[in-house]
Amino acid sequence: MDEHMNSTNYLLRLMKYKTPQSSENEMGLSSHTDKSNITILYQNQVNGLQILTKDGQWINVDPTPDTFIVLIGDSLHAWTNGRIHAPFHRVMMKGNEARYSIGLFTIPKAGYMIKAPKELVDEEHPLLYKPFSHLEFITFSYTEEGMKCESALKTYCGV
Ligand SMILES: O=C(O)CCC(=O)C(=O)O
Ligand SMILES: [Fe+2]
Repeated sequence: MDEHMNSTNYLLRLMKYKTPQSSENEMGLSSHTDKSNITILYQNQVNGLQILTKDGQWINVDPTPDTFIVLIGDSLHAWTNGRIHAPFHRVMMKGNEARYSIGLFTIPKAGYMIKAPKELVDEEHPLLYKPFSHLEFITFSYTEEGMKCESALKTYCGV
């Protein structure tokens, strides 16, 4: 537990998505996976978050007012050797109200190496990602190559 607490930073971000300028659906935030371990989201009552299911359908998230949305990010996905799915998600805006959301991202500290424990690697679950420095992975994900590939994680350290 101490090792976990000492290895994690927290980032709190407030996001504003402007009122759409037309009656069409507008992209508020393009499709991505988070680079965090875990993301906790809270929104005002303007929906827009969509999650991509494993079979390729975009579904709308329609939370009740007191709901926090929890998403798994690439870092925990890699640490669990792919046992926990990190979903692609995006924000699509429609209607005549601005959307606000707050995200709390738990992020490994600089220098922290993400390495799946040996208990999670076996014949049925071969290692999916080589051990990697989280900071270097973030740096890669913002390069031209990292931004244009479908999965920065797989390109950066996929086995
Ligand atoms: O605003 C939202 O609901 C999603 C934000 C998000 O996906 C992100 O900041 O990574
Ligand atoms: Fe996200």
